[in-house]
Amino acid sequence: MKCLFIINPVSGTKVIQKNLDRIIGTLILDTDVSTVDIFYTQKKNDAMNKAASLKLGDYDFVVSVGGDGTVNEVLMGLINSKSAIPVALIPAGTVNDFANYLKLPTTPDAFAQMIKDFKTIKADVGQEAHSDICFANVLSGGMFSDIAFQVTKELKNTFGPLAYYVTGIKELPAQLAMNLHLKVTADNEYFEEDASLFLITNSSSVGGFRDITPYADVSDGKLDLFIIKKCNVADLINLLKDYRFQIHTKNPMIRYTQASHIKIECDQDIVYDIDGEKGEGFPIEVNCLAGLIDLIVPKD
Ligand SMILES: Nc1ncnc2c1ncn2[C@@H]1O[C@H](COP(=O)(O)OP(=O)(O)OP(=O)(O)O)[C@@H](O)[C@H]1O
Repeated sequence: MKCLFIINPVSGTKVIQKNLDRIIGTLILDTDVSTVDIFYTQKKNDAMNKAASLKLGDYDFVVSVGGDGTVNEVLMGLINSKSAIPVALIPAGTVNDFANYLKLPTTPDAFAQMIKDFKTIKADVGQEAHSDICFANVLSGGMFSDIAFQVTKELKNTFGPLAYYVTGIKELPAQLAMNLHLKVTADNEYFEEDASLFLITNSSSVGGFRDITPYADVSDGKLDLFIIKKCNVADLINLLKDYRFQIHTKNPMIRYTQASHIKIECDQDIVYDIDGEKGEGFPIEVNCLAGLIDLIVPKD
């Protein structure tokens, strides 16, 4: 087998990148892989353009090495390439929500085993219709959603995921003041809600919060809409307590639904986050592009 590693050399704390020799060595020794080509990204969109240039038969599979931003670029590139080449992910970012959701291997041996088993699933991708920007994991708006844009690379490389929480807590009063009047159409359902935060997720892991949208499934042809209604500090603390016991979806501050098409209208002018990219302007209209990616996942 022949594979291509697309590597973001500066993602996360760079620990994984330093161990790539072992990962590739184990792959060559323990599996049918005989050729490993390597492409290092140098800037934004390199991973996407490289993946987009591939044709059916160029490789048996592609490996994305990086954080959620790199995963997003590789998946988008592969979709544009129409090459149908399967993709495996090696989580090397700060948070790695998508990889955590998929419970991907973290050791060279386990990664090689996953390639030997070569189990693939047809994974969905979300796409914002006005900008055409896709997301593997999440589109989020409101409270805490612009924190990612305030956290510097240096802070992330030094503190890892903590960088997000430290910045988030510092900003808490301003974040809690946020009140978005949302007009939502989710497939055939329409409702209005005053909200502090909304998430449209493909996987169940967002911002390091595992199972925040516990019913999300990357291959169900649906996206999960999770809204935290306009809340105060006490509401937020209660919600976090409920989250610890995984009963947060029953909290009255939450509105949760699943749909393949979600439209959100809002009069406020806010920046929202699409897998780490900045999105701007309402309405947001998101479609679930069902089963577009062949994703290599662990057998069990
Ligand atoms: N060689 C490079 N130097 C600087 N930036 C790069 C390079 N290659 C890619 N990038 C940028 O890094 C972004 C993706 O970073 P990625 O999400 O993979 O890592 P991270 O930010 O460390 O992780 P996380 O998203 O989990 O915080 C890309 O979208 C691109 O803009």
